[in-house]
Amino acid sequence: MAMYKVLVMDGVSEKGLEPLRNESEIEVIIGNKMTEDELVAVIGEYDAMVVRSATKVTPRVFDHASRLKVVGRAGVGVDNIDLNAATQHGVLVVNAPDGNTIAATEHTIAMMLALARNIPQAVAKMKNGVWDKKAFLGVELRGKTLGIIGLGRIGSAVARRAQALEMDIVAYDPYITEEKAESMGIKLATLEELFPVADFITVHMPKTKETYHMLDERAFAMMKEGVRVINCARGGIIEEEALYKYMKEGKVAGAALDVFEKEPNTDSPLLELNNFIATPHLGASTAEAQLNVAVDVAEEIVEALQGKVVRNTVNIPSISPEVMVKVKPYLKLAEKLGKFQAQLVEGRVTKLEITFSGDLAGEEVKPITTALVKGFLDPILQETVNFINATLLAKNRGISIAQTVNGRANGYASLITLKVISDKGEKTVSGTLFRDNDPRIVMIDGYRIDAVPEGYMLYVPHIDKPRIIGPVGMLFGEHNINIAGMQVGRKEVGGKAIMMLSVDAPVSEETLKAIAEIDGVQEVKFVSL
Ligand SMILES: NC(=O)c1ccc[n+]([C@@H]2O[C@H](COP(=O)([O-])OP(=O)(O)OC[C@H]3O[C@@H](n4cnc5c(N)ncnc54)[C@H](O)[C@@H]3O)[C@@H](O)[C@H]2O)c1
Ligand SMILES: O=C(O)[C@H](O)COP(=O)(O)O
Repeated sequence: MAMYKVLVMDGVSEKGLEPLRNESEIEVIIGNKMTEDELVAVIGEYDAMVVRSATKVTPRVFDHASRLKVVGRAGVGVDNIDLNAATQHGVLVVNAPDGNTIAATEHTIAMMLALARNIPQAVAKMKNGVWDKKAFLGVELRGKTLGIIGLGRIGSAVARRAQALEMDIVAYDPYITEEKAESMGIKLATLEELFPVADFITVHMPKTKETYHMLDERAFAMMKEGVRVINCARGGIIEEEALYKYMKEGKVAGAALDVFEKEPNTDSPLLELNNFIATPHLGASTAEAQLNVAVDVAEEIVEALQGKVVRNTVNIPSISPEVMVKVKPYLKLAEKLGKFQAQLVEGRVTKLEITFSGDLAGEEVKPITTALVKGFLDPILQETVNFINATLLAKNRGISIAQTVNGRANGYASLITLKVISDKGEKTVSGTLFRDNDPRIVMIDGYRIDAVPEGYMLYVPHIDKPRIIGPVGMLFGEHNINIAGMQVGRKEVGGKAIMMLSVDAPVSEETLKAIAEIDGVQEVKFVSL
């Protein structure tokens, strides 16, 4: 009797599924193309799922995936999988980042050669019965400068091949070191240096907030006359409207896209242009690559379901399902605590001190720390913060992270405490789970409270005296904001106290200022969780 059901979508190589089929406790079900509603209707039956880029694994899908433990991406890009929702539901996401590198690299080189020699256009004419030798004067690659943006697995493999074609390489990648680039014989440049000198530009980064429309109007304006551009990475890195404009006016001599912002895509205006060539997201479509990625991801799913340490985890540091079951309920609490503190603290933050107490003291708490750091950085940074880059981003910003465990939990079954230290002081907030999965903030700077970390909240430290709570309530009434909950904590009568309010709508600067002016109120902070 199979214990686990695995849904395989998007035409993943059948031969590559052998590692799954070899396990008697695993049943493999091949799914046909489904709408989100259709997937939502069936996903509750499955323990694991394998996808390529076509199936969108949305927050709604995760909401209905009560048994799902792991999603495997047979390929690299995971932008079709909502990683936040996966993590919040404690679902591991794994990918197969190495298996299709060569396929995507060779496709890029093929696109560059096809662009240089007009091969697709010449083939199309011949098939239409025209022998047109004059129309297709090409250019050579030797001696030309190739601008590579993103020097990871594919970018660096493209560089090696372009060097063999005697091209000069100029590359931009803010996340690799000069030494690494030098070891490939490449000098790193800024985008402002790369755009004006490159004869060909190829992009090889993931699609992120930073890379979205990186090649926009401004970028094209900086490029060399007659530049040719290639995107075999992700649709959206090149702004298609800007590309169209610069191709139409002749500055861009040719473009090759394997990927589009909207896919599938057969009605892009770019397709009307003679010097534009395209393939329907074929970068990874070789027999070898498809077998490689399917085998990798199938093996990873077996590892995940059998509770082993898994390779290539995308959203959570490699962690066994047994540990996951224990830490999963705390991930949401930790993220909220981090987010809450980021909005309370003042000054330049230098350190996050995280203490795990009670039942958590004996557990593998690293994923919880990561969730907390991610939550803390989310409101502060423009860029995408995820479980992979959170700790690194903190380090890059000079924020050190200390993690300690402590058996005593102040009467709670378990407690997570985050002390944030900045150049203006420190603030300590603790949270716990009620009834195992109900997050609460239970302590702020030593004041006991009981607040649900959700929606819009106000933190109001004040002097414990009459005529504070009433005027605050009146003010909200006057501004037509409903108070959903209120908590007050104090240490001694007449001393300092804190008030936590939950409100149903965002609070304007004007209202916050009016609260701050109430006699006895020391500070007001609005927090959105
Ligand atoms: N067309 C296809 O079928 C196909 C096939 C495989 C991979 N891909 C895509 O190709 C891309 C690259 O894949 P990979 O395996 O080389 O990934 P990788 O993670 O090895 O490399 C990505 C590189 O991009 C760099 N980068 C990140 N943000 C950047 C930024 N803002 N500016 C410049 N560089 C930045 C990273 O530092 C890294 O070196 C991904 O988007 C992947 O999804 C497409
Ligand atoms: O990110 C990837 O691995 C490639 O874009 C391949 O996508 P595909 O598996 O849908 O062809």
